[in-house]
Amino acid sequence: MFETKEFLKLILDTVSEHIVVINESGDIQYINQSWRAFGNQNNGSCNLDWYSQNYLRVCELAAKDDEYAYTALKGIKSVITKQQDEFYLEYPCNSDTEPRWFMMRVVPLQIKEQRFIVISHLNITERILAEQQVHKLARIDGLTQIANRRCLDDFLLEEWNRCQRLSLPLSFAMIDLDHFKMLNDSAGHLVGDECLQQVAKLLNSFSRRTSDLCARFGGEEFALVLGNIKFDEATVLLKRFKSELAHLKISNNGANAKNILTVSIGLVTLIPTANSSPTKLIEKADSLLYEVKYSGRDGMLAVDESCTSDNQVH
Ligand SMILES: Nc1nc2c(ncn2[C@@H]2O[C@H](COP(=O)(O)OP(=O)(O)OP(=O)(O)O)[C@@H](O)[C@H]2O)c(=O)[nH]1
Repeated sequence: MFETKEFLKLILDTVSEHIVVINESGDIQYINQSWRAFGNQNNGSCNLDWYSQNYLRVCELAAKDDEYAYTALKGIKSVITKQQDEFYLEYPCNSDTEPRWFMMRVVPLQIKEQRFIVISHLNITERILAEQQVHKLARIDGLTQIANRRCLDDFLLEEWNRCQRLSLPLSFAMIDLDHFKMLNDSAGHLVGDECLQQVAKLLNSFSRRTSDLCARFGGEEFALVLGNIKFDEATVLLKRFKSELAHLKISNNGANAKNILTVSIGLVTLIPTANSSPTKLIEKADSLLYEVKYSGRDGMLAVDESCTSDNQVH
């Protein structure tokens, strides 16, 4: 019994991979139960006569407007022509209601004189969703839920390259809370945490376009990247942030006459060139920020390096 065709067929019907076996011309020779069930689900109730189908032709049709289908087709052909021993592809295949991913594996099967190709598709959605979640968590600051330093570095580099290519201005602001230690010491770290969340939420509302990013640089320091924005506009935007923060009246006893939380800002606008770098841009904004700190805090020093004449705003 164990050697019967029927027995082996029943086993193949228990596996969750959708399996199809084709000959070297692409004619379907065998499908398992998972393949049939998936096909029925995705093609409505039509009882496709799979055994009259040519799998390569099905792929060719799909490849006309789907780059994954095109890659799959090339992969299958490369195994048929023995250019590759095996072929793997991970590809999205969303249903009407949810995102889905599959892994396709193509391997040859030699039975006596005849050569077949076994193609299996395995649903890997759970793994991909978990990977995406890990990727997202690795780029988000846990406390404030805005971008973290790693995400900022990647984004700034991308935006730097884009602006350099298109000769567009790029603005970078470094924002540091004033006397934050005082707030922590007097109100406690939990209140300090809430305050960081409030500032992050407000600053994040100023990052509206895909070329903008608000990030936690570290500790009580934040950064704002504004791609393709002129110096004057960036200055107005950060002044508005400062004034909206003042309206929140976050208490910081002893920090200043009004006993409210303030920030110091260093802002630089430039058109990226090969002579500079994102790191130098951050350093420049940081040094401006520290000038503000030394001259009394609660201010902004902004420098326009996008035009030849040096333009400073306090
Ligand atoms: N509650 C809280 N505090 C933090 C966090 N990260 C950094 N801090 C605090 O931020 C404070 C930073 O202190 P300092 O570097 O002396 O800066 P400052 O008191 O803001 O003074 P200036 O920057 O000179 O105005 C320290 O008390 C840190 O403990 C955080 O995630 N939560």
